[in-house]
Amino acid sequence: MTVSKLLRERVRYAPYLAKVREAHELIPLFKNGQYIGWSGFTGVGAPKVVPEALVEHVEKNGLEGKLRFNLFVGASAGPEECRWAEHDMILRRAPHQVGKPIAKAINAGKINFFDKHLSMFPQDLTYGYYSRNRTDGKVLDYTIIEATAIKEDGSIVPGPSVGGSPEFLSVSDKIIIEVNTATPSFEGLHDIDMPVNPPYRQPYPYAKVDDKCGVDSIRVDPERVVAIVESRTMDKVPPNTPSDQTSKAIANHLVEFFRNEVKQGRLPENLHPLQSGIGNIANAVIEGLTDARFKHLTVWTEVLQDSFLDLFENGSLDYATATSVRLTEKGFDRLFKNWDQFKNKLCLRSQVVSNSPEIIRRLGVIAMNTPVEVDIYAHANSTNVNGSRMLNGLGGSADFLRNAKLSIMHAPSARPTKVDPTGISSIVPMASHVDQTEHDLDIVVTDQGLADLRGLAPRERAREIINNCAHPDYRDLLTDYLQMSEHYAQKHGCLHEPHMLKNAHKFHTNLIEKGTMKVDAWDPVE
Ligand SMILES: CC(=O)SCCNC(=O)CCNC(=O)[C@H](O)C(C)(C)COP(=O)(O)OP(=O)(O)OC[C@H]1O[C@@H](n2cnc3c(N)ncnc32)[C@H](O)[C@@H]1OP(=O)(O)O
Repeated sequence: MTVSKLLRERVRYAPYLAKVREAHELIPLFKNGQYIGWSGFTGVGAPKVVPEALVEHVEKNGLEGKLRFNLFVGASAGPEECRWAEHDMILRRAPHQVGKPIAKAINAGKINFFDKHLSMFPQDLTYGYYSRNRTDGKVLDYTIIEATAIKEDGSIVPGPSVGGSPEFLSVSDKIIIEVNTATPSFEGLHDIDMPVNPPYRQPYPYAKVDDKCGVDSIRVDPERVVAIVESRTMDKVPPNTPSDQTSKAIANHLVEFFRNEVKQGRLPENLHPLQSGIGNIANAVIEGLTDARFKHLTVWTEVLQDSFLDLFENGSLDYATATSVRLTEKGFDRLFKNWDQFKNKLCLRSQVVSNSPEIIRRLGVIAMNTPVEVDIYAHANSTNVNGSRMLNGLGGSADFLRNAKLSIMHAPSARPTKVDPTGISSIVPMASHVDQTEHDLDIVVTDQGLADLRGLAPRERAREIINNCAHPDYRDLLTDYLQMSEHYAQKHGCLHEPHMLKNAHKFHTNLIEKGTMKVDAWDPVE
């Protein structure tokens, strides 16, 4: 088949040019029940053409529910995995996804989704944990990876994310490379540590955010590459919702807190490397830091969003490293227009390194993530609404929050429901699901204020959280719950972390029944 000029320029390993195929030619390779790895992390860098060709094949031949795959992606893949979910093409999925169709299929019981720390997921896959029921000894049948260039030795230069690709490729029977010629080449932006399993694994030697000792492309055995496909589809990340009064208030509380930590000598003037989660609040907090004009900030995180570009441009940020640059179209435009400026200040690593507990602890990272809810004793739920409806997954939140020097969770104090503008309180008596424990979190912050939990006993923590973070509509209710629990626990000799189990989830049951967490009264306890 003819190979386009653009593709020829990007593929510098000549033997691959004989393997160039159209996506539809690859359809016969795919069989029901196979184990497939995709590149991609937080909606960027995932393969697009082959997954879409498979969707068209399923649509045309009425194969919904008959051609299903065990699909593994470093984190969310974006619209491509939603299309697979809509066509009932996913049997099993891990470890983090984003999008209404895929969440809907998980919650309808159609997809067996399991959630795992992002730092651990790729290595556990290479250990064969997730393919232990296979009888042919394989881990992955195929990895489909998006590249922005192929080097002379056949190694793969990824695009805006590295994620779990190095590990997936190391255990993949066959490899399909989608070379994206619409996206500029990201060559030079990556520092990749190739996987080595115990007992031969060595420490990752990074002591500063800009240290590098990996390779700039992913080595593969060219014999296992069965096809090269040209992709001309760019990543499409939806625009961020602009920051509002709530997210601005959260950012202001945090900036004030950081300034005081500097004053007290617990943080240096340029803080410590920052990690920031995904979503609008995380984006707004970084915007808040831009306005605060700290100097010589650094970032050690998993995802960079648009707001980090402002931080670079106003001179606050010296260097940022992550496993993914999840930028909107405008953000990518800014990145490519100022490529020479950014390329020396930016580095993409694999997710086992960006999320490595060892490095996060060594660097003293400041971790900031958004929960679904936090309870009065500082257990937080990041994943399951009302204890059972999966949202996106744990992601890297616990990798960072367990190991950071400062572990911060930020949330609006209340969220609206159809019947009540403050129907959901982010502060609840007992979290309906726990991802981050009381032993992990240092700071909880909402638009109402900031609770500093360091060194506090559970009952002290509860008062700090209720008084500083709860929405005024819920403060009395939560205080009442705490006091009644203490009264009950005193009688029963269990005053360390008092609860009334009978009422512990009444906020949640009330929400399900009446659309608001505002309970009329607590049930009496003896
Ligand atoms: C890839 C990475 O890992 S990045 C590193 C950090 N990763 C993480 O922290 C992963 C886990 N966290 C997340 O997925 C997000 O931060 C979230 C979902 C917890 C919060 O993000 P937000 O942008 O604030 O979420 P948002 O307000 O849109 O809420 C999402 C949904 O949950 C619902 N929801 C959120 N909190 C609650 C609650 N306490 N009770 C009931 N419903 C709730 C919302 O109503 C919304 O429902 P919908 O999907 O039907 O519209």
